[in-house]
Amino acid sequence: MADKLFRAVILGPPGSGKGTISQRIAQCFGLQHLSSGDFLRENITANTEAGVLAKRYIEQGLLVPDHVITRLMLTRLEKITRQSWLLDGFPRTLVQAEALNSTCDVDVVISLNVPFETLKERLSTRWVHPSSGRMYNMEFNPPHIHGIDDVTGEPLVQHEDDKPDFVAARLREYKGIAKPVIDLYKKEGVLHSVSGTETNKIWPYIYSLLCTKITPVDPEESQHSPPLYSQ
Ligand SMILES: Nc1nc2c(ncn2[C@@H]2O[C@H](COP(=O)(O)OP(=O)(O)O)[C@@H](O)[C@H]2O)c(=O)[nH]1
Ligand SMILES: Nc1ncnc2c1ncn2[C@@H]1O[C@H](COP(=O)(O)OP(=O)(O)O)[C@@H](O)[C@H]1O
Repeated sequence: MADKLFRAVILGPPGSGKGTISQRIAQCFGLQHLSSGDFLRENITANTEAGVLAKRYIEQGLLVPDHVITRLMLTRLEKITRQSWLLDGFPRTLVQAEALNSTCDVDVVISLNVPFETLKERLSTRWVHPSSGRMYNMEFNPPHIHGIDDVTGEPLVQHEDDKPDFVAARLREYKGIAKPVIDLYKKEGVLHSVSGTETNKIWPYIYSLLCTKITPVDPEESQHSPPLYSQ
């Protein structure tokens, strides 16, 4: 079980906890966590051709075109063929999921279902450190000093599209686009849906599920005190 490369995807609407849960999975199971949002932000900061293009879409609250994000992500995956990984934020559309399928088999897909009201609340209290992508929530995982990134001491900002006016539209858009992706993975028999309003309650289920597929890096530690617990 431990020797086979393991490939996982986490799906869920914005604010459902993909990034938070991915960090826990990466830490507990030693998977490489690849976040499309972080990757796009790195490209934007580095002013790459893809980054310049992506910025125009992200600033308008739009999805980056399939061919741009697919090329970025698949190129990245080609460089880590000997590592187990977890994708967060990709694939987001059926076109992206089919492109991923054409390059590899995915072992497990975790789909997070979190009620709309909870998502709205979380996104409107989400703050981010722009250059690293580190996320904070003023109740769930607040920074040590209000408005300041714990690691760099730099100011935190709120994403334009996390502001209440944008949130409802983003969540509606997610539903329509994600359904065919979820259906595809369901048909392939790799989909595991998890519902709940709190990450710390969802986490033990995800941990147990993954333990049936891959050996944890440090089972004792992971089971009794999940990392990044902050409530
Ligand atoms: N109140 C609360 N906030 C949470 C919980 N889980 C995650 N968050 C916060 O909700 C926001 C969205 O989580 P994130 O992992 O960024 O979601 P993503 O958009 O799906 O990657 C962040 O500010 C998290 O810190 C939770 O169980 N309760
Ligand atoms: N797979 C993707 N396809 C298209 N656009 C993407 C993809 N991943 C990220 N993006 C773009 O980057 C933005 C930030 O992504 P992300 O950090 O995953 O935020 P969120 O989870 O809040 O949507 C998205 O709003 C979208 O514009």
